[in-house]
Amino acid sequence: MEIATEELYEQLEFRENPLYEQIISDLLEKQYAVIDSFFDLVEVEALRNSLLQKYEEDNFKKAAIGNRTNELVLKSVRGDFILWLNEAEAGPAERLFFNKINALVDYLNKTCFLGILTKEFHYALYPEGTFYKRHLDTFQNDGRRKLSLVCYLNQEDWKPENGGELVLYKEKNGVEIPESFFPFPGRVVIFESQLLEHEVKPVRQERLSITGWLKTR
Ligand SMILES: O=C(O)CCC(=O)C(=O)O
Ligand SMILES: [Fe+2]
Repeated sequence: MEIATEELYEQLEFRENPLYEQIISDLLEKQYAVIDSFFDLVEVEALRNSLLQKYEEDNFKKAAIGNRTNELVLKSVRGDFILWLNEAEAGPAERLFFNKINALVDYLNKTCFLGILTKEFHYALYPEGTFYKRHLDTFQNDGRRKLSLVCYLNQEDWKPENGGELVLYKEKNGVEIPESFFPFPGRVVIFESQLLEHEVKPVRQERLSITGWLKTR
């Protein structure tokens, strides 16, 4: 049987991806998606080592509240240290990270008309005893943030007793339903930046991650 050339091209151009489809349907249904093992443990280790090396080299800065016009460091709100990633200067670990993220973004743009044009990501390190109080990621008057994305880079033996869970405050029919997720390595949580308030509970052991935003411009 002959396949029309046009049809063949379409098949080559676009391949349905079950993992991405699951993410999309979860986002539509629940405003968030949790993917365990989005990154495998080898990838997590490479990213963790890169994070720790840059942290030891003193490249991180105390995270601030608000955007550039409204900079204010408030220890009572968040206690993490961050380092923004520059895709153009990515090392091998970060290259691998961006390749995976870009594949997802391409798929979202092809299938969901989300119009993601830019992205921003930073490493984050929460020292023992720190947290990030309940907030909305667009409170920093950044309405361009569409999707928030957090990737956890902790050790394989991360235990619930270590705390540091991400709590998403979902609202259903006027009732608030908090949902907690532990920062297990390789796990990625994606959620609607403009809809879901969330917080990071106090950590009892250093907590490592990459956080970022997919933006409309
Ligand atoms: O690390 C997390 O689980 C969430 C971090 C967060 O909410 C943020 O950086 O805005
Ligand atoms: Fe946040």
